[in-house]
Amino acid sequence: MELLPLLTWVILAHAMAYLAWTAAARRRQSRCYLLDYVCHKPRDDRKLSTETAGDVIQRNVRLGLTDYRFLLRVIVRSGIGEETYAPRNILEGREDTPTLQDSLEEMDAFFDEAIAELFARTGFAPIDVDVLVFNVSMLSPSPSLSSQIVRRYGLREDVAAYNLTGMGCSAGLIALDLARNALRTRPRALALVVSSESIAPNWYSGTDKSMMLANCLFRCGGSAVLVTNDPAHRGRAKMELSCLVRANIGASDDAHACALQREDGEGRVGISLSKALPKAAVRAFAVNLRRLAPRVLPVAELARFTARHLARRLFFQFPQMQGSGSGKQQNGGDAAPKINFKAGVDHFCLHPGGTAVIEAVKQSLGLEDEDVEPARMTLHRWGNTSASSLWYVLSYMEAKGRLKVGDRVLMVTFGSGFKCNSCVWEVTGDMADRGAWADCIDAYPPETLANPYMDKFGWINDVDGDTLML
Ligand SMILES: CC(C)(COP(=O)(O)OP(=O)(O)OC[C@H]1O[C@@H](n2cnc3c(N)ncnc32)[C@H](O)[C@@H]1OP(=O)(O)O)[C@@H](O)C(=O)NCCC(=O)NCCSC(=O)CC(=O)O
Repeated sequence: MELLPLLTWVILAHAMAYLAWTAAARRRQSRCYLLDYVCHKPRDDRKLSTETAGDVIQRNVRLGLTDYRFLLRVIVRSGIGEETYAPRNILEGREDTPTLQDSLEEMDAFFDEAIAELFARTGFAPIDVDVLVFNVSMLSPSPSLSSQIVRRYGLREDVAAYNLTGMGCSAGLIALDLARNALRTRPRALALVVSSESIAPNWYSGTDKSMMLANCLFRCGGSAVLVTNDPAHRGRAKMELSCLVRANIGASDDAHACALQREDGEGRVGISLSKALPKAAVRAFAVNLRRLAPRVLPVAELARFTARHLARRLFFQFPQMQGSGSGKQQNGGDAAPKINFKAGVDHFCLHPGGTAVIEAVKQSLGLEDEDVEPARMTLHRWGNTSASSLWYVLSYMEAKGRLKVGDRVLMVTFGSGFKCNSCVWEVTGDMADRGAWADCIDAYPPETLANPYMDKFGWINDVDGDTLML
């Protein structure tokens, strides 16, 4: 062969090999394996019992009988049990006068216990961490809390540290998304993703109902998660991330306003949760699912759904085709066809934002009680711990021994904005840790989720008049 064509072939072959190698390396780097996670279990002396919660309410001199009745109704229906955790300043009667130190101590207790446990369990050392993403919505000190973690654990000088605030309960998956993207630019790297919420400085002591609601739902908690793109660790990973989808419908005024930090009429700051929140959650969920479904569902289910959807539109356009009323019933009446997510997902790890939020998602996905049991039990045991909640839900499934190799887990989170973020994991390894649920998982689900508030304070509803002297 002549030299020139030979050289051309060699160069072409070399270029092709290089391109194939780069593409394979890029694919490897875009993998995201969950090595392990820890959900924070605060000390027992931080449990917020019914009596203590009653004391907190009674010492608020602004509240009247109608406020007590409202709080009683909401806490009874909230789905929250007696074992959730509060920060020390509230337990010590200082919810109205929190100090910066109170806020930092709440975070420190979480950092000291959960992150240390994660390193101990996985065998990784703080100096192995290449990327740190920390998120907490309602606290933003300087230096940032991610810097506090760098200092507390002595992370490397070249660690890429990020600090997300103000992003609400769905920020747990935003933090994961950020970590995954940061890993893509680093071969064989390790990311620590830490999520929590700051309760200590955010107790609302006014009388606006939509702001009082937050006191009933939000409780202390936090999660620390280790992920990597290093294929060498695939064998020891618990799960591999299949896809992650984000949706933000904040351009709509009512969606933007449904979870909002604001001042009430008397200038007291709190988080206002509007009655429209569950509906906004369903809307954001629908937007999210439109992009998620094609990535996780089999073609047959997508084809079935599309056919039924088109048929329904056709029937609406040409009502004479519907025939008699019985024919309409045979076609499922006027109900919109539901996509069957169970065709591509085995477990539903839903944000336990509140009973109404869980119920709204259950209805819109056509799920069974069993599917939402992990979210309901998490709400009962831990309350709404904001961005870390979904890891408690996952931990419930794991502690119950429900997660088997090959299973697909859908995580769905909602948060102020209004945002719905979701992702799908595939279980790749052994998942048998009881984690934060270790001492109580056998008691779940309990026979009843009723909490003792009605037994203890139900007499309030029998009091005549509008005032009550305590
Ligand atoms: C609060 C509930 C437990 C109450 O349950 P019920 O079954 O009793 O429902 P209900 O609708 O009859 O409400 C009981 C009473 O509370 C009032 N009520 C209900 N929701 C209210 C709200 N948002 N603001 C003001 N009042 C409200 C009702 O008018 C009624 O009062 P009356 O009897 O006087 O008419 C439930 O509605 C719920 O779970 N809501 C969703 C909570 C939520 O928003 N979670 C998201 C947290 S934010 C989050 O997780 C993400 C983030 O922040 O980023």
